[in-house]
Amino acid sequence: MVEVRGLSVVRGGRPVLEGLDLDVGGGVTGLLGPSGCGKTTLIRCLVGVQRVAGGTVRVLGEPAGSRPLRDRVGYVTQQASVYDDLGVEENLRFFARVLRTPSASVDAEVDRVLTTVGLTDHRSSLVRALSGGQRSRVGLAAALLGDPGLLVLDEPTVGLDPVLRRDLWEVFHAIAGRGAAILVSSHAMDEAERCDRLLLMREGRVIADGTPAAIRERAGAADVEGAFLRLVGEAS
Ligand SMILES: Nc1ncnc2c1ncn2[C@@H]1O[C@H](COP(=O)(O)OP(=O)(O)OP(=O)(O)O)[C@@H](O)[C@H]1O
Repeated sequence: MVEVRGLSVVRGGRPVLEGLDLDVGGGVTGLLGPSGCGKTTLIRCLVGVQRVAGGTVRVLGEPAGSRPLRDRVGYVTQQASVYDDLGVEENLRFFARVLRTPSASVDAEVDRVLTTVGLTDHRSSLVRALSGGQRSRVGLAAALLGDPGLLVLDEPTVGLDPVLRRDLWEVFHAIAGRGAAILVSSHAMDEAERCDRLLLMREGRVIADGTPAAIRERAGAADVEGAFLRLVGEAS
Protein backbone atom coordinates (compact mmCIF):
# COMPACT_ATOMS: atom_id res chain seq x y z
CA MET A 1 0.00 0.00 0.00
CA VAL A 2 3.02 2.26 0.58
CA GLU A 3 6.26 2.00 -1.37
CA VAL A 4 9.15 4.29 -0.44
CA ARG A 5 12.35 4.13 -2.46
CA GLY A 6 15.57 6.07 -1.86
CA LEU A 7 13.72 8.82 0.02
CA SER A 8 15.85 11.75 1.10
CA VAL A 9 14.62 14.84 2.93
CA VAL A 10 16.55 17.88 4.10
CA ARG A 11 15.00 20.11 6.78
CA GLY A 12 16.57 23.24 8.20
CA GLY A 13 19.69 22.53 6.10
CA ARG A 14 20.20 19.11 7.70
CA PRO A 15 19.52 15.68 6.17
CA VAL A 16 16.60 14.11 8.07
CA LEU A 17 15.96 11.07 5.85
CA GLU A 18 18.73 9.64 3.70
CA GLY A 19 17.93 7.06 1.03
CA LEU A 20 15.08 5.42 2.98
CA ASP A 21 13.48 2.27 1.51
CA LEU A 22 10.24 1.00 3.02
CA ASP A 23 7.07 -0.93 2.21
CA VAL A 24 3.90 -0.84 4.28
CA GLY A 25 1.13 -3.40 3.71
CA GLY A 26 -2.21 -4.04 5.39
CA GLY A 27 -2.81 -4.24 9.13
CA VAL A 28 -1.58 -1.86 11.81
CA THR A 29 2.06 -0.80 11.47
CA GLY A 30 3.67 1.09 14.35
CA LEU A 31 6.34 3.69 13.69
CA LEU A 32 8.64 4.10 16.68
CA GLY A 33 11.82 5.97 17.31
CA PRO A 34 13.47 8.59 19.50
CA SER A 35 12.19 12.15 19.32
CA GLY A 36 13.54 13.89 16.22
CA CYS A 37 14.40 10.67 14.33
CA GLY A 38 12.16 11.59 11.41
CA LYS A 39 8.79 9.89 12.04
CA THR A 40 6.66 12.96 11.36
CA THR A 41 8.84 13.84 8.38
CA LEU A 42 8.24 10.37 6.89
CA ILE A 43 4.50 10.70 7.56
CA ARG A 44 4.49 14.12 5.86
CA CYS A 45 6.09 12.47 2.81
CA LEU A 46 3.40 9.77 2.72
CA VAL A 47 0.60 12.31 2.72
CA GLY A 48 2.41 14.47 0.18
CA VAL A 49 3.04 17.66 2.15
CA GLN A 50 6.83 17.39 2.53
CA ARG A 51 9.32 18.74 0.02
CA VAL A 52 11.68 15.84 -0.79
CA ALA A 53 15.30 16.04 -1.92
CA GLY A 54 15.22 12.69 -3.74
CA GLY A 55 13.54 9.31 -4.15
CA THR A 56 9.95 8.25 -4.72
CA VAL A 57 6.92 7.68 -2.50
CA ARG A 58 3.94 5.79 -3.93
CA VAL A 59 0.72 5.24 -2.01
CA LEU A 60 -1.99 2.83 -3.23
CA GLY A 61 -0.15 2.79 -6.56
CA GLU A 62 -0.16 6.60 -7.03
CA PRO A 63 2.48 9.26 -6.34
CA ALA A 64 2.07 10.49 -2.72
CA GLY A 65 -0.07 13.62 -2.48
CA SER A 66 -1.56 13.23 -5.96
CA ARG A 67 -5.18 14.11 -6.65
CA PRO A 68 -6.54 10.52 -6.89
CA LEU A 69 -5.41 9.98 -3.29
CA ARG A 70 -7.40 12.91 -1.88
CA ASP A 71 -10.12 10.76 -0.30
CA ARG A 72 -8.08 7.53 -0.16
CA VAL A 73 -5.57 8.64 2.48
CA GLY A 74 -6.72 9.75 5.94
CA TYR A 75 -4.30 11.77 8.07
CA VAL A 76 -4.64 12.65 11.73
CA THR A 77 -1.98 15.14 12.80
CA GLN A 78 -0.58 15.73 16.28
CA GLN A 79 -2.48 19.03 16.47
CA ALA A 80 -6.27 19.02 16.52
CA SER A 81 -7.49 19.57 12.97
CA VAL A 82 -11.19 20.09 13.57
CA TYR A 83 -13.04 23.35 14.23
CA ASP A 84 -13.74 24.06 17.89
CA ASP A 85 -16.63 26.42 17.21
CA LEU A 86 -18.55 23.98 15.01
CA GLY A 87 -20.58 20.98 16.10
CA VAL A 88 -19.29 17.43 15.63
CA GLU A 89 -21.64 16.73 12.74
CA GLU A 90 -21.07 20.19 11.21
CA ASN A 91 -17.32 19.51 11.16
CA LEU A 92 -17.84 16.20 9.40
CA ARG A 93 -20.23 17.72 6.86
CA PHE A 94 -17.69 20.43 6.17
CA PHE A 95 -14.86 17.93 5.60
CA ALA A 96 -17.16 15.75 3.45
CA ARG A 97 -17.74 18.81 1.23
CA VAL A 98 -13.99 19.46 1.03
CA LEU A 99 -13.58 15.85 -0.15
CA ARG A 100 -16.41 16.41 -2.67
CA THR A 101 -18.51 13.58 -1.24
CA PRO A 102 -21.65 13.43 -3.43
CA SER A 103 -24.43 15.23 -1.50
CA ALA A 104 -26.67 12.15 -1.65
CA SER A 105 -24.03 10.18 0.28
CA VAL A 106 -23.10 12.75 2.95
CA ASP A 107 -25.72 11.67 5.55
CA ALA A 108 -24.71 8.02 5.31
CA GLU A 109 -20.99 8.87 5.36
CA VAL A 110 -21.35 11.04 8.47
CA ASP A 111 -23.41 8.35 10.23
CA ARG A 112 -20.87 5.69 9.28
CA VAL A 113 -17.82 7.52 10.66
CA LEU A 114 -19.66 8.67 13.82
CA THR A 115 -20.60 5.05 14.52
CA THR A 116 -17.04 3.84 13.89
CA VAL A 117 -15.58 6.22 16.48
CA GLY A 118 -18.51 5.87 18.92
CA LEU A 119 -19.66 9.50 18.83
CA THR A 120 -23.24 9.24 17.57
CA ASP A 121 -24.54 10.49 20.93
CA HIS A 122 -22.41 13.65 20.61
CA ARG A 123 -23.19 14.53 16.99
CA SER A 124 -24.81 17.86 17.97
CA SER A 125 -22.21 18.91 20.57
CA LEU A 126 -19.85 21.76 19.90
CA VAL A 127 -16.30 20.43 19.60
CA ARG A 128 -15.05 22.87 22.24
CA ALA A 129 -17.50 21.31 24.72
CA LEU A 130 -16.00 17.83 24.27
CA SER A 131 -13.35 16.09 26.34
CA GLY A 132 -9.85 15.65 24.88
CA GLY A 133 -10.53 12.03 23.98
CA GLN A 134 -13.82 12.83 22.29
CA ARG A 135 -12.11 15.62 20.35
CA SER A 136 -9.42 13.19 19.12
CA ARG A 137 -12.17 10.90 17.93
CA VAL A 138 -13.76 13.73 15.91
CA GLY A 139 -10.41 14.15 14.13
CA LEU A 140 -10.27 10.42 13.52
CA ALA A 141 -13.85 10.43 12.20
CA ALA A 142 -12.94 13.22 9.76
CA ALA A 143 -9.96 11.17 8.54
CA LEU A 144 -12.25 8.18 7.94
CA LEU A 145 -14.52 10.07 5.51
CA GLY A 146 -14.25 8.54 2.05
CA ASP A 147 -13.23 5.16 3.49
CA PRO A 148 -9.47 5.61 3.03
CA GLY A 149 -7.24 2.70 2.02
CA LEU A 150 -4.43 4.19 4.10
CA LEU A 151 -4.86 5.88 7.46
CA VAL A 152 -1.87 7.72 8.90
CA LEU A 153 -2.03 8.65 12.57
CA ASP A 154 0.67 10.79 14.20
CA GLU A 155 0.68 10.01 17.94
CA PRO A 156 -3.12 9.68 18.07
CA THR A 157 -3.43 8.69 21.73
CA VAL A 158 -1.21 11.28 23.43
CA GLY A 159 -2.89 12.59 26.57
CA LEU A 160 -5.71 10.04 26.54
CA ASP A 161 -6.62 7.88 29.50
CA PRO A 162 -5.95 4.12 29.34
CA VAL A 163 -9.60 3.23 28.70
CA LEU A 164 -9.88 5.62 25.75
CA ARG A 165 -6.55 4.43 24.39
CA ARG A 166 -7.73 0.83 24.53
CA ASP A 167 -11.01 1.80 22.83
CA LEU A 168 -9.20 3.69 20.08
CA TRP A 169 -6.91 0.73 19.44
CA GLU A 170 -9.98 -1.45 19.04
CA VAL A 171 -11.23 1.05 16.46
CA PHE A 172 -7.86 0.94 14.62
CA HIS A 173 -7.93 -2.85 14.44
CA ALA A 174 -11.56 -2.86 13.30
CA ILE A 175 -10.66 -0.43 10.49
CA ALA A 176 -7.60 -2.53 9.53
CA GLY A 177 -9.80 -5.65 9.63
CA ARG A 178 -11.89 -4.12 6.87
CA GLY A 179 -8.81 -3.99 4.63
CA ALA A 180 -7.21 -0.57 5.27
CA ALA A 181 -3.54 -0.11 6.10
CA ILE A 182 -2.87 1.90 9.25
CA LEU A 183 0.42 3.54 10.09
CA VAL A 184 0.61 4.84 13.68
CA SER A 185 3.51 6.76 15.15
CA SER A 186 3.79 6.43 18.89
CA HIS A 187 6.05 6.80 21.88
CA ALA A 188 3.83 4.57 23.99
CA MET A 189 5.58 1.22 24.22
CA ASP A 190 2.56 -0.59 25.62
CA GLU A 191 0.76 0.44 22.45
CA ALA A 192 3.57 -0.86 20.28
CA GLU A 193 2.66 -4.35 21.47
CA ARG A 194 -0.75 -3.89 19.85
CA CYS A 195 0.70 -3.40 16.34
CA ASP A 196 0.86 -6.16 13.73
CA ARG A 197 4.25 -4.85 12.65
CA LEU A 198 6.76 -2.39 14.06
CA LEU A 199 9.21 -0.14 12.26
CA LEU A 200 11.89 1.22 14.55
CA MET A 201 13.63 4.34 13.27
CA ARG A 202 16.77 6.08 14.42
CA GLU A 203 18.31 9.17 12.81
CA GLY A 204 16.32 8.81 9.62
CA ARG A 205 16.95 5.08 9.13
CA VAL A 206 14.87 1.97 9.83
CA ILE A 207 16.93 -0.10 12.28
CA ALA A 208 14.37 -2.85 13.00
CA ASP A 209 11.31 -4.13 11.17
CA GLY A 210 9.09 -7.02 12.27
CA THR A 211 6.31 -8.20 14.54
CA PRO A 212 6.57 -7.11 18.18
CA ALA A 213 7.45 -10.73 19.08
CA ALA A 214 10.22 -10.91 16.44
CA ILE A 215 11.68 -7.58 17.58
CA ARG A 216 11.63 -8.65 21.25
CA GLU A 217 13.31 -11.91 20.30
CA ARG A 218 15.95 -10.27 18.13
CA ALA A 219 16.87 -7.90 20.96
CA GLY A 220 16.64 -10.62 23.63
CA ALA A 221 14.29 -8.37 25.60
CA ALA A 222 11.20 -9.18 27.66
CA ASP A 223 9.11 -6.36 26.21
CA VAL A 224 9.12 -3.91 23.32
CA GLU A 225 10.40 -1.10 25.53
CA GLY A 226 13.47 -3.15 26.44
CA ALA A 227 13.97 -4.09 22.79
CA PHE A 228 13.63 -0.47 21.73
CA LEU A 229 16.24 0.72 24.25
CA ARG A 230 18.64 -2.06 23.30
CA LEU A 231 18.31 -1.66 19.52
CA VAL A 232 18.48 2.14 19.61
CA GLY A 233 21.53 1.87 21.88
CA GLU A 234 23.22 -0.67 19.56
CA ALA A 235 22.69 1.54 16.54
CA SER A 236 24.35 4.57 18.12
N1 LIG B 1 9.92 22.87 10.42
C1 LIG B 1 11.15 22.37 10.53
N2 LIG B 1 12.24 23.05 10.08
C2 LIG B 1 13.47 22.54 10.19
N3 LIG B 1 13.75 21.35 10.73
C3 LIG B 1 12.72 20.63 11.21
C4 LIG B 1 11.38 21.09 11.13
N4 LIG B 1 10.57 20.16 11.67
C5 LIG B 1 11.39 19.16 12.08
N5 LIG B 1 12.67 19.45 11.79
C6 LIG B 1 13.83 18.59 12.10
O1 LIG B 1 13.66 17.35 11.42
C7 LIG B 1 14.09 16.27 12.26
C8 LIG B 1 13.01 15.21 12.33
O2 LIG B 1 11.84 15.78 12.92
P1 LIG B 1 10.49 14.95 13.00
O3 LIG B 1 9.43 15.92 13.44
O4 LIG B 1 10.28 14.20 11.75
O5 LIG B 1 10.84 13.93 14.19
P2 LIG B 1 9.91 12.91 14.99
O6 LIG B 1 10.59 11.59 14.95
O7 LIG B 1 8.52 12.97 14.46
O8 LIG B 1 9.95 13.51 16.46
P3 LIG B 1 8.88 13.49 17.66
O9 LIG B 1 8.81 12.06 18.12
O10 LIG B 1 9.51 14.37 18.68
O11 LIG B 1 7.57 14.01 17.14
C9 LIG B 1 14.45 16.88 13.62
O12 LIG B 1 15.84 16.93 13.72
C10 LIG B 1 13.86 18.25 13.58
O13 LIG B 1 14.67 19.17 14.28
